Amino acid sequence: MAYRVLGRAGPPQPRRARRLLFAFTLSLSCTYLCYSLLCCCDDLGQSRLLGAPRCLRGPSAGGQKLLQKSRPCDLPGPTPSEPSAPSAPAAAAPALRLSGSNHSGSPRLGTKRLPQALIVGVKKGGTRAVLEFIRVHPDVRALGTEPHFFDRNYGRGLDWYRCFLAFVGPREGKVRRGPPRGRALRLGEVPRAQAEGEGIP
Ligand SMILES: Nc1ncnc2c1ncn2[C@@H]1O[C@H](COP(=O)(O)OS(=O)(=O)O)[C@@H](OP(=O)(O)O)[C@H]1O
Repeated sequence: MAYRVLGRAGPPQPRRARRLLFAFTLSLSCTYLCYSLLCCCDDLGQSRLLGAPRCLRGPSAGGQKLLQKSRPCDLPGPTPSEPSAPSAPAAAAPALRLSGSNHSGSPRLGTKRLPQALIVGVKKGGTRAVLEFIRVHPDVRALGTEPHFFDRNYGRGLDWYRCFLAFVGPREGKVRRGPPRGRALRLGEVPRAQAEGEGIP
């Protein structure tokens, strides 16, 4: 009797465990399938159909270190191993004047425009909070990560930078959060350039 009771209690446990394992594997597979389909659709919608280079998105590309090492687009230009940018203030004005002449993507779905606003602030100055407040607005498109374009990746050019930016419609602006352009601000070069109509955002 005792054997029968034990015998009946024993075998169902592995079976139940197998069922649970099977259900878990199945749900994991379904989740992965949905995720893959969604990502695929997103890529098709934003890059391939538009003929734009495929971009690595900041956080999903493995964080900022990877972001700085990787080339976000398949574009001609310096590779990550090449020496880094010339100093931003010296080269900023001529490069930024190109902003209107090099749009990629389809006007129907929006274009990748350079930022219309930059949030500048010292480290721990609360720039993330400012960004989060501003991006609540439905017409604002903002990067979630910092591309460090002006201080570390300037030599990679505007196309590299633009690749990280979202497609925006004609009415939408977008805000990028990044480190302060400390040297430029200390020397007063940015206000002077703006006053002289250099077009620095
Ligand atoms: N409104 C307001 N008042 C006071 N303090 C504030 C405010 N908003 C953000 N914070 C604090 O700012 C810190 C984050 O700053 P940043 O977003 O510039 O961070 S970072 O430098 O890019 O890492 C971060 O500080 P720590 O928590 O000490 O890291 C935030 O708590």
